[in-house]
Amino acid sequence: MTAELEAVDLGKKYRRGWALRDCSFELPEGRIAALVGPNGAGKSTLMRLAVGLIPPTAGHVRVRDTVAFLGQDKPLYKGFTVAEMLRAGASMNAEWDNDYATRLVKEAGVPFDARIRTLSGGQRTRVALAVALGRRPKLILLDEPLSDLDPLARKDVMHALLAEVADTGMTVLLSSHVLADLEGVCDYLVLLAGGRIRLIGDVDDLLSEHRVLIGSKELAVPDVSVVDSRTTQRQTTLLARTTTVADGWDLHEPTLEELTLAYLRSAKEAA
Ligand SMILES: Nc1ncnc2c1ncn2[C@@H]1O[C@H](COP(=O)(O)OP(=O)(O)OP(=O)(O)O)[C@@H](O)[C@H]1O
Repeated sequence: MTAELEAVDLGKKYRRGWALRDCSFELPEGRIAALVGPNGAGKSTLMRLAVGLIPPTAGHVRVRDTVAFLGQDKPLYKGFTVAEMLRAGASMNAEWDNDYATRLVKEAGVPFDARIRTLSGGQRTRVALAVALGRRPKLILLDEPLSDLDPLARKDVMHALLAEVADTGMTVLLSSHVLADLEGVCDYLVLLAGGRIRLIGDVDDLLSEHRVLIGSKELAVPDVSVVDSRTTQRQTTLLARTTTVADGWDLHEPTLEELTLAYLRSAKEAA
């Protein structure tokens, strides 16, 4: 496996304490990885460390090739037109594929003579994405880029991104609080909570290694590795790292959302 991004014992300490701690992982090339975690988990810190915007307090992080970063506050000049923004992208980046960036804007249906400040949130995201991708990065880190978009615009941007990944083999690390955005899109999962990695791996492998077990609340909890347990008046729902059938329990493979929520809940309870 070739790693596009590698973190070794990576840590970042701010005045209030550690934002990220003992973080070691590799992001395999060509993956679309979801970076999930509650507010303050350390997601932005991890991305900012990876692109060198902030220095680590401990360990190191290395990206193998060219990397682009797109955060919530899109790096666009509001007084520029879209065409001027693309020219600015060209002048700021030695490696710039103008035909490609222009095509991405055209596909988004954004007029080249429109000023950035007059664009909708979705159009701005598409222009920011075109500027970020115009550098032809091998890795792109997207820190909640869809957070100000309506559901349709989110789908549009996600599809545009997926098409680029399919065409170019680019690696993506995408953080989002909207788990539905990630389902069916991401094939790798990095789950952070309290500044530490709680779960990481290939999504299909992780899903197939876990089961949701639903049974009467009178049933004894089976002897499996339970990640999260919830009981209502009538029934108990467990998410466990197991594939074993347990007597009296209905079981199914979790969705990415069920898996993620269970790990987030268990990290919250352990905190
Ligand atoms: N510049 C800073 N100075 C001091 N503390 C910071 C700074 N940036 C982040 N932190 C703290 O580090 C921790 C991790 O923050 P970070 O922004 O990385 O989390 P996040 O997972 O991206 O959160 P969110 O989902 O809310 O965007 C938080 O406790 C935050 O308050």
